[in-house]
Amino acid sequence: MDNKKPHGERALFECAELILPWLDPPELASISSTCKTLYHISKTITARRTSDASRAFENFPIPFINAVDHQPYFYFIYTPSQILPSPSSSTSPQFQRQSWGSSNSMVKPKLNSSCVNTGRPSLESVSLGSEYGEEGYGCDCETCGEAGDGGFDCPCSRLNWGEIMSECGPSCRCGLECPNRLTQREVSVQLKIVRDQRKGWGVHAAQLIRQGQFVCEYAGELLTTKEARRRQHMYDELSSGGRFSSALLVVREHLPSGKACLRINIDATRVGNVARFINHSCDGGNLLTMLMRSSGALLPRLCFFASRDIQEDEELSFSYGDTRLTLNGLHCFCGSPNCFGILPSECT
Ligand SMILES: C[S@@+](CC[C@H](N)C(=O)[O-])C[C@H]1O[C@@H](n2cnc3c(N)ncnc32)[C@H](O)[C@@H]1O
Repeated sequence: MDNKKPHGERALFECAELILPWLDPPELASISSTCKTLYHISKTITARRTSDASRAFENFPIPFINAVDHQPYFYFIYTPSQILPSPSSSTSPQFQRQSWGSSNSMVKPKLNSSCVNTGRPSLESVSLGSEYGEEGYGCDCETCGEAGDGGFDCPCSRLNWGEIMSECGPSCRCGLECPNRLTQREVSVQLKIVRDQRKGWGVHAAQLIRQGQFVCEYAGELLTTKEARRRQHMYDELSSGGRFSSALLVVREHLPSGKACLRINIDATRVGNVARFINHSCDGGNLLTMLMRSSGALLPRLCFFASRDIQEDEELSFSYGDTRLTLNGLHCFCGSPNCFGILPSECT
């Protein structure tokens, strides 16, 4: 900061550096037109937002790259893992704010649910982890062992059933370095979010990703089915006007009895992580989806792994399709040889 600036101007500058990162793009645009100082600070904030969609929540910055139009970044609230929406979320679309693009936004944020206006990225009104039943069962291993032919030498890994994998959880004795917590250490591959004329934003590899490597979780708000239906209806109406992309995913976990299934609704439209930008491919793309349950947790998380080696710059994709899907009429531009021409959409 420039100490030679007159006191009044310095105070305005300091105040603006604290407040402006909390504004959304329309608010930022309108305040930037009021004076030169605010114009320059807004420009810097926009540049910082463009350079890291993850707001330092992940291990590497995830930049927005746009060579097709003038959209610098897509505005949303970042959560590295799935969360419960605040009780007011269904009535107020402005329920959450998150500082994004402040001068110390390269500092890795601490996850908590308090709203501390430090200028660093943080989540407001967001409850994480243990608040949805993650306390309880956990292992007591000295070391959980390494993955081998027989899997981990840890009772948590023996909880794997069918399509669902199990990792150590919040009540286990081991820490984040435990080999049985592969999907809990943030996004560890380098990614970028690239604009496409027809598909909007999409996620591309910014390094070679090896087959089987963990890429990211699909993080967002965990909704009740009633709320998911309400939002899907609203999103369908908005999408029909064009220029709106929703990111509500419905996952069904089939229980061992085979007679029932658990429906998990993850909405990453307003609050999500980098996975909210992954586009659909009719041929299944290059990502494998796995349900991952942390020991003691009620609900599993949806995780993406590379289904084959993915070259640097290649777009990441998976199939949104499912036997229970209907067609919503949006054109598919996945470009695969067996493209159906229309995007699958959940019949909620
Ligand atoms: C989860 S979002 C993916 C990110 C989105 N492209 C964006 O710009 O925010 C899903 C939306 O992306 C677009 N999309 C995804 N895959 C597509 C494809 N293969 N062809 C055309 N549009 C696609 C559709 O608008 C869809 O509703």
